[in-house]
Amino acid sequence: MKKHLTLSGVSVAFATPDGVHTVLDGIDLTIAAGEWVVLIGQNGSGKSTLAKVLCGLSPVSKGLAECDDLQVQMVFQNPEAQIVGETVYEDVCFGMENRAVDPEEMPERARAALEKVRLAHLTGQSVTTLSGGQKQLLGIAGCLAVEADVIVFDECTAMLDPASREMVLGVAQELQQQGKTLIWITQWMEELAYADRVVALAAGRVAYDGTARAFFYDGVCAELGFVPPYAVQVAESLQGKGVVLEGQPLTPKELSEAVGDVCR
Ligand SMILES: Nc1ncnc2c1ncn2[C@@H]1O[C@H](COP(=O)(O)OP(=O)(O)OP(=O)(O)O)[C@@H](O)[C@H]1O
Repeated sequence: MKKHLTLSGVSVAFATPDGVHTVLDGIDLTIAAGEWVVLIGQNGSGKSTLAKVLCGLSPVSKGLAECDDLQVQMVFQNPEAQIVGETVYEDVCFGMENRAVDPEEMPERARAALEKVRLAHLTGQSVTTLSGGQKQLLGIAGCLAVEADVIVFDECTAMLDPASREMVLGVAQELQQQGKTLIWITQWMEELAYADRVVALAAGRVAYDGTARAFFYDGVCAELGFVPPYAVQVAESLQGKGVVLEGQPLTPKELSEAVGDVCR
């Protein structure tokens, strides 16, 4: 039977000098193993808090968070913050050491994890020599080495240049194809196109839960105060001028195909 991450009526509240601050307010959310869920929301809407709840890193004030024995790990926004080893190999072993993995198993697990994120050729290298994108890939390798089923990416492309973003997104796509569950927090609307499902948080609640296409083309995006990606803006502008495009394009490639079909 398929496993799930399930949040039932989850609330998280913090005591502050100004009183109780409710960050998550009765969240009901079920994520099936193998899904790629993008989590969006304005700054302070509770995305990281929700991610920490899913990873078991934040207690809940009310409700229940269940993970069906799924092992959930997180990759953080700042690649520097999550690197502890001096070499790529040492770093990827750190999580395994913390979980008391049999030392005899470690070299093979580290090799397999580094291979999956295309860093195997850098195994002995100092972590200081890695690019930002490679550091994020190393964070992902650490999750794989401890056999994470679910990887939460907390704005892990925010500090990366476009080429590194593409690299990390490419690896994430491969991981989903290999059966991993991805929870992808982002402010980049272009990245919604990769997901099976978009969950938007507003004022501590789920304000939208559905596909990226419906999010952009059914008016939800504007309602929640987000700016759609360029391809969607062009498609909507063309449609405003009476040019009807097939398929509600999300990416430049889909847009060019839809425009090509109209011109043919
Ligand atoms: N330990 C804490 N104590 C008090 N308030 C907290 C704590 N952790 C988070 N908060 C508050 O909860 C709110 C949501 O924070 P969170 O980091 O989950 O939001 P976010 O949507 O991830 O924001 P961003 O996009 O800026 O990263 C913020 O107002 C934050 O100040």
